[in-house]
Amino acid sequence: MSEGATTTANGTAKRKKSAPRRATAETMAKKQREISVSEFFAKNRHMLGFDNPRKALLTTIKEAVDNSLDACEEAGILPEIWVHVEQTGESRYKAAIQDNGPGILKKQIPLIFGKLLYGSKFHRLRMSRGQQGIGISAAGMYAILTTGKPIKIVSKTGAKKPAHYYELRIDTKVNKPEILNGKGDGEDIPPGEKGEKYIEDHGIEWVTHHDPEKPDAKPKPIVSGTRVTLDLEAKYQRGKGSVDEYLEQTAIANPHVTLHYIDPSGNQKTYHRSTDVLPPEATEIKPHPYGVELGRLVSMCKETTESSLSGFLTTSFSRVSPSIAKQICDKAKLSTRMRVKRIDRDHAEHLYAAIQDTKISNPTTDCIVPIGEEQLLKGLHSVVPAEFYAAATRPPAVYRGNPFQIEVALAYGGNVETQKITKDLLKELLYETDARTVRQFLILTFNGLGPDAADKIIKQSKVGTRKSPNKLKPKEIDHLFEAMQNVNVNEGQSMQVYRYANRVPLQFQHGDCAITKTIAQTNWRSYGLSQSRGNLPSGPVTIMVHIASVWVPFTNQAKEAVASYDEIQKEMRLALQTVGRKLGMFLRRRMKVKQQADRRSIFRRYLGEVAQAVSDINGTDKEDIYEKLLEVAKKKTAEADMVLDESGKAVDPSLANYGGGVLIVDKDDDAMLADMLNRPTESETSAAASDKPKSKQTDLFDEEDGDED
Ligand SMILES: Nc1ncnc2c1ncn2[C@@H]1O[C@H](COP(=O)(O)OP(=O)(O)OP(=O)(O)O)[C@@H](O)[C@H]1O
Repeated sequence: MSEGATTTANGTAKRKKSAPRRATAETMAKKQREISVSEFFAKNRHMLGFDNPRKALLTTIKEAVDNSLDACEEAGILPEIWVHVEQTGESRYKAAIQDNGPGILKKQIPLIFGKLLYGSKFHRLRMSRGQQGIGISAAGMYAILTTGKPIKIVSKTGAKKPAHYYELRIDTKVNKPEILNGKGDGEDIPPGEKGEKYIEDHGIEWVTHHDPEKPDAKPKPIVSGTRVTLDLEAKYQRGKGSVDEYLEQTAIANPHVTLHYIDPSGNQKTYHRSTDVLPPEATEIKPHPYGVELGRLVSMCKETTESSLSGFLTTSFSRVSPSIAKQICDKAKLSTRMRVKRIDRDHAEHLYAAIQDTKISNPTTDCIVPIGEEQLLKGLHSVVPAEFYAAATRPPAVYRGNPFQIEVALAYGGNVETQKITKDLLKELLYETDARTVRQFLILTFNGLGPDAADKIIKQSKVGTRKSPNKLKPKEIDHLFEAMQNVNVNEGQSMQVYRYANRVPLQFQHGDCAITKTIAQTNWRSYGLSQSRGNLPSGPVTIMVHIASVWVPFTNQAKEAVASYDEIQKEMRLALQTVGRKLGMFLRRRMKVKQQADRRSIFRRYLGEVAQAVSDINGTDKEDIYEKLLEVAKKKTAEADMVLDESGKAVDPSLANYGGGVLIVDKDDDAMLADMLNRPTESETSAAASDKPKSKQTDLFDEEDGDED
């Protein structure tokens, strides 16, 4: 009950005459006003991926790199991107991203970088990384809010054209750009050498030349592109969810990009493109009638320039021919010639129901461009060292009228991340981490390392579980490093999941994402992996799932997780099952090869004795018997000789056929085969040798070596 009120006998509240009302409609009206979109997102920055300084750095770079890739692909240019992250203060960083894309027109620059919800991709149905028109301006707004420094942009649209240089800030009250340099007009930089001098004199950052592809080649000048530089409050930290991880994963899914990266310690890394072929251009489509909701249908009727209903239906939607339009109109009991402007809510409702009731073919699918099985295998192989790779690209499907396509690639085997790092890097990671305990550090830093594996490492290293990672003594770091190299964590390792949407890696909100959920719901036990119900399977497996669509249904504006539409999850499940079956086949074969090799080594061990005994009983030639018995043993254990070619097929195709989309890699040239064939140990070999009739010993060894290789 509010202050200034009393209670009557029947319990109802009665206001005291003297007490003033706390608020009236009039006083409230004085405070009611429009909220600008930038004010809203400045308060709700977490919705856009700026919830903490570490994520803010990643989101900023991600937004700029995604834009660069989109712009280059749209312009048909093979992308080359430069990313430079510099530490400028204890919690301040400068992030610069430059591309060799088409550049941006002068008058567009302030709007693109200084106004939220301004872009070229929102109103079209075409596969691209960006879709909402908020990404880079939100990064700029975050930067200005946290450091007060303007966003700097250089953009150039051609060799002979001037470049434009802007220093901007966003006026969040009105969601408008404010230009700070060139007396509010930006600066024009002339082309050629004059421009290069201007850039140098004014301290403007701009990479002027491509890196030479060959050591003695002359570097070529960059004729067009865009560079954006932002000063922001941030935290740089390697490991899961880091800038480094994002760039590496971007390189996997975009084999046509060359990416130069300088990290805050000055380390330079270049991911060179592995193909000179750009992905095919995705075409733009009109909305499919099944995907349009009633409210949208009403506004489309208002916006159209067509006069007849039939004309509106055929020009506004994909897959609606005049005859389909007639069927829809007939079912809605409306004339095909009815004027669209006369369509009211009732008409629209009938029209909407008629659309759902009419058979309309699925949208065309040339609007989506999958990565493709071959590129997926190449990409994963280049970054994840493993023994077995499988990939599957599903045919396109449709959710809410939007075409989409699912792809999955899987890598099995290889070293875990804990074994891939150097001691110096471990020291740096321990120093950088926020984790409170070593256990937490291990789980948070190394992808796929589960709590069980972390416990095993800690146990072996004898570093206490509650020890703070920043406080480890040099000796303890040595022990931890040693344990990380030696402990077999394959079993305690959980599947490492790489999620992608339109070739962009998704790094946060794993649990909320349809990709993670579908993987956990898939029964991996039937493919030879261990898995507890509803969890990700364990083992040395990396899986990559890609959804390509004209409109990816993200769960939030930060584009971190894919929403769980039934149609999408079904396609994911089918793709996961395809690679799962191939993995199952590989693991079963491997097991069989191993079993047969075990049997053969047992046979070998006793063949000499058996041959001798038979010869003693019936007087036949013991060498002859040994030869024959060996022949039989080899036949019976033929699978131990199975050799797989690099596409994963058995050299004798009757033994294994994975049906394509598979890559099998020899570990250290032939160490994997040695593993698979379970080459007899030295003691087994010498035991077998001593059992053989002496005169045949050398020949037999030669022959066996030949067999096993
Ligand atoms: N490096 C660039 N080169 C050319 N055009 C660019 C570049 N960066 C941005 N743009 C243009 O600016 C627009 C706005 O970019 P922004 O990142 O704000 O949104 P978006 O990419 O359209 O969508 P999203 O918010 O989903 O990222 C883009 O649609 C594109 O037209």
